[in-house]
Amino acid sequence: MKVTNHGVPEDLQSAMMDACKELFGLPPEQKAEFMDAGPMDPVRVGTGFNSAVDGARYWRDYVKMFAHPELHCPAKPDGLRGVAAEYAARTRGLLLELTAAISESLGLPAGRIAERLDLGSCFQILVGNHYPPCAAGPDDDDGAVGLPAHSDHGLLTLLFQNGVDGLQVKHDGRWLLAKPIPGSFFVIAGDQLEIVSNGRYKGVLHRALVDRAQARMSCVSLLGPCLDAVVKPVPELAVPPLGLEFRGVKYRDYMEHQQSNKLNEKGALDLVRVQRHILTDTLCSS
Ligand SMILES: O=C(O)CCC(=O)C(=O)O
Ligand SMILES: [Fe+2]
Repeated sequence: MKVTNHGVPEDLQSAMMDACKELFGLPPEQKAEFMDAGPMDPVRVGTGFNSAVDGARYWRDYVKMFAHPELHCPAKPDGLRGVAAEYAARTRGLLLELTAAISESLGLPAGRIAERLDLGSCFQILVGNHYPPCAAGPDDDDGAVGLPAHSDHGLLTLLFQNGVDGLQVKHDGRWLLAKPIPGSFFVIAGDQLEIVSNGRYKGVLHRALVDRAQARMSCVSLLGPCLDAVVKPVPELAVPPLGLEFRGVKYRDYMEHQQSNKLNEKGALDLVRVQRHILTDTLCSS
């Protein structure tokens, strides 16, 4: 899904992307302190996804900054902190509004998901992605991939891109291009939304391809529950004969698990999915 007329100024979107671009262009020594960071460190600069587990397989530079409840940000480039603070605040407001609308779309009061996930003390991350051009493009057998198929670990993600194609979304078994539209955001449902909605919303499988000739960039603002919240389906969405599709999980543990392992499509959700067929098989064979 995409949102337009969302109230986040286009200038602010561009300023955020420009600040990330400047950061990627800094000499390595100015980013070194963030380059050994682990998945739960508040600022992380790196290449690929998680080079500790997947080497340098993916053609991507990234910066990840925890932005709420407290903004963590590299000191350089100079303008980054101010832009990131405003961008985080504006996109967080929009993400919370979207969450209320999603809650209503499920037949729940607007504030139900926020209340269930303690979004009064929500967690937010900003991510800047840069995919340099790569001559071995997506049509080659061993062509470079920017980021492989995955769903996001949070509740909802807002994403915008520079004008270069590359984001794809899996729909009905096919990869569809999510064309960059100036000023708009793509809204991507994440794994916590799948859990809290008891599977009514699905964490969207997406990936990023690289371009042969042009650098691609994207900026992500991800909203999650409070890190200490235990995320479980809203009971109203699991009334009999529906069962619970997921068991509860602390968001911090889920995020750490997803971020510390190889990206494996939606594999992380299996950690918390109720495996009904196993129960049935066991009952039938006993
Ligand atoms: O660059 C893109 O379009 C996708 C980025 C993404 O999926 C992510 O950062 O989680
Ligand atoms: Fe993603």
